[in-house]
Amino acid sequence: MSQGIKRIAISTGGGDAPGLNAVIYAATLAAHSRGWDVVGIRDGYNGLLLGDEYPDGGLIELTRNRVRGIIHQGGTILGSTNRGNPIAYPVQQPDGSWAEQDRTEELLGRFDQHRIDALITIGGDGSLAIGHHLHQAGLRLVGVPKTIDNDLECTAATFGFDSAVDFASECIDRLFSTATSHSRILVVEVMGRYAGWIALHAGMASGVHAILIPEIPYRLDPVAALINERAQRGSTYSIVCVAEGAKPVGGAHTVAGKAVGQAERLGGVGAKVAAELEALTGRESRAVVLGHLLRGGSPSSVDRLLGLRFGAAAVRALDEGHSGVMVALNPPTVDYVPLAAATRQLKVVPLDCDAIQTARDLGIRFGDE
Ligand SMILES: Nc1ncnc2c1ncn2[C@@H]1O[C@H](COP(=O)(O)OP(=O)(O)OP(=O)(O)O)[C@@H](O)[C@H]1O
Ligand SMILES: O=P(O)(O)OC[C@H]1O[C@](O)(CO)[C@@H](O)[C@@H]1O
Ligand SMILES: [Mg+2]
Repeated sequence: MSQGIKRIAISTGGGDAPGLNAVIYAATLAAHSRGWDVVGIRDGYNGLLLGDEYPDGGLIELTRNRVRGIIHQGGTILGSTNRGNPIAYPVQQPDGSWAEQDRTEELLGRFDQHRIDALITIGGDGSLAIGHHLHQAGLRLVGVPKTIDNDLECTAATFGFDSAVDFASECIDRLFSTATSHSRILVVEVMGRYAGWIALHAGMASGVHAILIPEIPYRLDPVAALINERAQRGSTYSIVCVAEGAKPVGGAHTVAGKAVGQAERLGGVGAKVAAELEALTGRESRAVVLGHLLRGGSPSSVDRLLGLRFGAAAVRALDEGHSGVMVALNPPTVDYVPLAAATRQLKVVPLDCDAIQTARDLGIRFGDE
């Protein structure tokens, strides 16, 4: 069964995540073993839409030599983008303003022009929603779930999350020693968009005292009360882990910026929380933003293995005639789910989950007490 496939393309979209190169490696080798050629599209779909702008061409032939030794490398050898979504492409108007334009037909034409029979699109909710749209418009395609945010439905895990949590925990461990030495409150802001997975897991793993996540709008009085109680007991430092999407009761998440054709950028809530806790407790506070450090660097072995399994499964899915599906971890196996289901809504932290209950049992505050 090769479904008439001779040549496939791979694209990586959205924010990079540790493990992307493992997917590219496995998908390339699994495709070669079926006699298929593989090309990588540079920077999302830009290599196809803006091919002339690349001195070496917008497509990269993915030979065995090209993918050798990349499993452990961070980032993506293809490049990625979270700007210029092809179905809402920003185009400047004669009056200088920006409007969004649908470039689907043009993009599909480029796939034909380059004799690409099918696409493996590796991305988060945004890239996979684009993938779903392209599939509906006629492109043969399989999605692979990637994101450090862990906010994709229908899969037990996305690669990138484990590496991000690991590194965030390591950073928070370091903050403990400086917070203790200076008797300070340290507020650490982590990525995650509208879901609190990274803050919850990294915060718990490193034993912080309060965790603020978008799923539980916060008030700071109970957090300040805990900090004061701790100080009375002789623990004159406290660590608070804040998800970038956290919001106060009755308020909104903190937006760092929004431009046409781009998702809004979150950031800044950590500094606000630190200032308010300083005012409420009279104790010196500092805010640290871990930001893109969580996306960089080498993938954990968990993410490498997940990436390899997803990459090979995506090729098997195409070989078996599937299209419009996402490969998904369904322990102990990897299976396929419709892209429509996977992109219907974000996977946020369920309030009754075991991790939240455990954190509450440990005395960690969420700001809703
Ligand atoms: N190939 C692409 N070309 C242009 N924009 C893209 C592409 N893929 C995704 N985007 C845009 O990037 C944003 C995020 O994409 P996605 O949800 O797939 O990634 P993510 O892993 O959640 O990372 P992030 O949150 O960094 O942006 C979305 O707004 C999406 O429209
Ligand atoms: O690379 P950018 O545009 O700053 O995107 C940041 C966003 O991407 C992510 O790192 C991954 O989705 C989010 O956690 C974060 O909000
Ligand atoms: Mg996303």
